[in-house]
Amino acid sequence: MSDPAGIDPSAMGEAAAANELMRLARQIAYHNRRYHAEDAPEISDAEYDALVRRNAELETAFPHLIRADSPSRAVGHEVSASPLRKVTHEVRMMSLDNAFTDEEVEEFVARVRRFLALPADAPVVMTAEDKIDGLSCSLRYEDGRLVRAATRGDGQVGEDVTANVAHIKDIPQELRSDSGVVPPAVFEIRGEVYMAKADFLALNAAQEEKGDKVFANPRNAAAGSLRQKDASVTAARPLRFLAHGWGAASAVPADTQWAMMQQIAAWGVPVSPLLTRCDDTAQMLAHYRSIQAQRADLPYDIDGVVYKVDSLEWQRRLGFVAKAPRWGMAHKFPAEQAETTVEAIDIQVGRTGKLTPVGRLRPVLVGGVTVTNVTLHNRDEIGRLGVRVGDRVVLQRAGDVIPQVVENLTREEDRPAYVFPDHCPECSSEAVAEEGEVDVRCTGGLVCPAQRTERLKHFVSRAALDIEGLGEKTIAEFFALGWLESPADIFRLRKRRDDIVGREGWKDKSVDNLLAAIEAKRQPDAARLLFGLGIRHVGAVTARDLLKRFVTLPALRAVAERAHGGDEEAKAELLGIDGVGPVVVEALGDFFHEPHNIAVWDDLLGEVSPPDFIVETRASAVAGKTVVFTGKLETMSRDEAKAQAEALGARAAGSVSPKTDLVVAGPGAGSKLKKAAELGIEVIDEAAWAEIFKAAG
Ligand SMILES: NC(=O)c1ccc[n+]([C@@H]2O[C@H](COP(=O)([O-])OP(=O)(O)OC[C@H]3O[C@@H](n4cnc5c(N)ncnc54)[C@H](O)[C@@H]3O)[C@@H](O)[C@H]2O)c1
Ligand SMILES: [Zn+2]
Repeated sequence: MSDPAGIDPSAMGEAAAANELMRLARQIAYHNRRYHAEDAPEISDAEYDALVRRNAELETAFPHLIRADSPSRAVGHEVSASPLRKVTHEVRMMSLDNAFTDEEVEEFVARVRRFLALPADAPVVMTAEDKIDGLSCSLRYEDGRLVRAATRGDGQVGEDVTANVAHIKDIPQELRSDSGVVPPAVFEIRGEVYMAKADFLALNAAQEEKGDKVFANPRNAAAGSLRQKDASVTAARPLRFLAHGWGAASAVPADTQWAMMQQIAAWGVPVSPLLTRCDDTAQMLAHYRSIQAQRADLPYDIDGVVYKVDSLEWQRRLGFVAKAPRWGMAHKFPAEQAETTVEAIDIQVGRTGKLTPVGRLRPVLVGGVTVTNVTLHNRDEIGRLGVRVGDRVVLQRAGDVIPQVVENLTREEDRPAYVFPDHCPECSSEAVAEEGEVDVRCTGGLVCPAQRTERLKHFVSRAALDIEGLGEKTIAEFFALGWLESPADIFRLRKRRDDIVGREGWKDKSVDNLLAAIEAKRQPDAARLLFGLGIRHVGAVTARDLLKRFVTLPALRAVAERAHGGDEEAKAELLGIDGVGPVVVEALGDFFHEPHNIAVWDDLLGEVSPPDFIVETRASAVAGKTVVFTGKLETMSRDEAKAQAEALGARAAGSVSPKTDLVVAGPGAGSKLKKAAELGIEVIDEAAWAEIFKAAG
C-alpha cells in the first residue's frame, strides 16, 4: 500500500477512517514533540500541514470519530520534560486556523458574518499583519513592570523564560508611562520571539566554527536559544520580539485590535511595521500579496499573513473553537516548493502503450494542494534525476501547473539505481524505445489489456464521445467480463441489460440511465468520434479541421488511403488544411493501412451514424483567422471560447506562432502574451472579444 492519504473520505468505511485517524493522531503527536519540544523537526512544514489537513478532512466526514486526543484540539506540545520551571497561563495561549487559498479567506469572512448574524454585505473590518516564524511568548506586566515571561507550551502550561528574556532589547523591563494611558495593573503582552535572518546566518557560522550544533532555520534557532536552562546562553544570542496580541488583562484600554496594538507600541513594545487595517476581503488579499512580494527582502522569516477581526466587542462574541480563535486566521503562503519522500515508483501503461513512471509520494502540501503522486515522465527523466524509492525530492508547483520533481536531495550513491522495466507490467510484452525516442512503449498492442482499456476510456471521455455514467471503473469492470472488446461493443451493451442488472452495485435505474446515455450518442458528432478513435497526432482540433474540409468520415478515409498509396493530389489536399502537417498525413495513412483498425472502424460505423459535419459560421471580423486564448477567462469557459471562435469561422489554436492572427488575453496571461508581443500580433481582452462575437449577431 503506497498512498492511504489519497482515498476520498466519502469512499471510505468507518473502520478504515478510524484507523487512519488513529495513525494520524500518533504521527502528528510525534512531529509536534520533535518540533515544539525538541526543536528538531524531521519533516518539512508542508508535509506536517498535509497530515493536519488530512486529519481535518476525515474529521469533517466522520465527526463522530473525532478522538479525545485529536490533534485538531491540541496546541503545541506539553512541556513536562522541559528542564525549565512550569508556568500555568491565566488565559490560554492559542493557535490559529490556516487558510491556503483566497476562497478559504472569503469563507472565513463569511463565517464571521454568519456567526454575528450580519447581513451578507455588512462591512467586517480586519487587521492584517505578517506572520512571523518564531515562537510565541507571553510577557506579564504588573503595574507596568515585567514580572514573568513564558512560552506557549501546550497552551495551558508553558515554560518560565523570565531570566532568558532579560537580555532581549525589544522586551522592556518596564512599560513606558508617558503614552497618556497608564499600563493596567495586569497586562500580558503576547508576541513572537524570533531571530533575524542575518543574525541566524552569523550565529550558524559561529556555531560551526566552534564545532557546535548548527540550526535548521531561524525559528529553530530562536526556540533553541530562548529555551535554555542557563540564561547566559540566551543572553549571547541575538533574539528579537514583535508583539501581536495580549492575554490576561485587568483592563483593555481600547475597543479595536488596531487601537490596542498602537497602545502596546506606545508602551514601548515593538509591533509589526506591516500591521494594517482592511475594510473588505479585496483589501485583505491585496495586503497579503503585497507582503508576499516583500517577503524575501524582510529582515526576518515569515510564513503568511494573520487576519483578525478589528472590533474587540465582536472578538468577544466570536470566542474560540477547539484551539483557535474564531476571529483570527493565518493565511499561509503556499510552499511552491516542498520536500517529500518517494515511497514507490509505479509504471502506468497508456493508450498508445507508453510506459509512464509515476512517483508515489508521502503526501505534502505544495502551492496549497496536497500532492500524493508525481509524474516522472520517462526513462531519461528518471535517469537525469537519479530517483530511487526512498529518496528525498523537491517538488515544485507554480500556479495551476502540475507538480514536478525539480531536484533529488538524496546523494548516497551506494543504493542501486531504479531499473526501468523492459517488459510491460500489464501484459509482459517486451517494452522498447524506438530509435531516437525517449518513450518506452509496450509492444503488446491488442493483447495488452492496459492499452485496450485506456483506448476505451479515451473513446468515452469528455472531449470524445462524452458518454455520461460510463466511467473508468465501469469500463474496467465490463472489460474484465469480456463485454467490451472494441468501441462498437459499447453500443451493444443494451443486449446485456439483464446481465448488468444482476451484478452487484447495479440497479435497474442506474443500468437504464447508462444505456440511455449510450443511445443518446448513436448519432455522434463526427469530429468527436474521429478524435475518440485515438489515431496518433489527431487531436480534438485536428479532427475538427479534417472534418470541416471532408464533411464525412468515409470521405476522409478515402483521401487518407489515397494519400497513403502515394497519390500526390490527395496528399496536397490534406496538407492544405491549416494545422495538418506530414506527420498527421502519415499517421492517418498508417491507421487505415492496418486491417484491425479497419475492422474496428467498420464495426463502429455499423452501430453509429454521425451526421454530416457542417459548422455553421457567421459573417465576422475574424473569419478565417487563427485565434489564441490565454490567461484566465472571466465570463466563459475555455471550451465556450473555442466554440465561439469556431462559430465565427475562426480557428482556435493552443500556441502562439507566426500563423496566429489574434490573441485574446485575460488576467495572468504569461509567456503566450510575451510571444505575441515579440511577433507583433494583435492582442485584445475578453471584453473586446465579446464585442466581436456580439457584432457578428
Ligand atoms: N515540521 C514539523 O514537524 C512541524 C511540527 C509541528 C508544527 N509545525 C509547524 O507549526 C505550525 C503549527 O504551529 P502552531 O500551532 O504554532 O500554529 P501556527 O504557527 O500556524 O500559528 C499560530 C502561531 O502563530 C504565531 N504568530 C506569528 N505571527 C502572528 C501574528 N501576527 N498574530 C498572531 N499569531 C502570530 C503565534 O505564535 C501563534 O501561536 C504548522 O503549521 C507547521 O508549519 C511543523
Ligand atoms: Zn502491455
